[in-house]
Amino acid sequence: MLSVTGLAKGFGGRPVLQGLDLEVAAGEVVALVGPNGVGKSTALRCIVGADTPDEGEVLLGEHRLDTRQPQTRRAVCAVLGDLGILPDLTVAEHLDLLARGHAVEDPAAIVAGALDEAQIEHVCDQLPGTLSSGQAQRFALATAMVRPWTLLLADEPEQRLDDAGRGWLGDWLAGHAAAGRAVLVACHDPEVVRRSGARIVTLEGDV
Ligand SMILES: Nc1ncnc2c1ncn2[C@@H]1O[C@H](COP(=O)(O)OP(=O)(O)OP(=O)(O)O)[C@@H](O)[C@H]1O
Repeated sequence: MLSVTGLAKGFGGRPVLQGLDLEVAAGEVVALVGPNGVGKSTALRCIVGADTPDEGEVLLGEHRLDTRQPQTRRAVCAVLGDLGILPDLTVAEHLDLLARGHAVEDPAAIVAGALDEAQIEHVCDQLPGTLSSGQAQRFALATAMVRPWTLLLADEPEQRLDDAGRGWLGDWLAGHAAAGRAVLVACHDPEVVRRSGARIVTLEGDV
């Protein structure tokens, strides 16, 4: 489903990614692991087009992954920790907006299900800026529950989750893979990696 070839990216003349090759098939979770600063987030950002690679090719199926295309935006869900939050919309209103933007059937039911699954029902009328850090992370994950996708990219989705939350996260990722979707996740938590059944890709380089 996702095919990355020769991805290279540097900052200020300092190379970070130097020819990364990566495949993520439908039905699998791939975990990008490696030390702080090795380039996991940079790889995800370049793949999804949030950053421009210096070299390399990113294919979604047979075509270049291009988030200017509506069908690509529908297929690819990125949870990269840079949620574009509208400060005066509540958690529930954000999710509702997202569901409607993706023209899902019965958005109210989808949003209710996501609030329940992410366990943020009790804070659904709060503004995002008032959430605890773990609740904010659950809210970020809930954005992936109210819209269709076939490829999920998530940058350290385990961050700030409690033990139970990290266990749930691993199972949730595994469930999507079992349903035939593809997941690429940068992750520092071995337990999440294990529970998600991820294939591990280790990034190595100068950090
Ligand atoms: N916009 C930028 N300008 C300059 N350097 C950058 C920029 N973005 C990332 N870097 C550098 O690129 C390197 C890779 O960063 P990146 O965030 O991809 O690492 P990471 O593997 O995700 O790390 P972590 O595990 O800490 O999240 C780091 O040395 C970082 O400082």
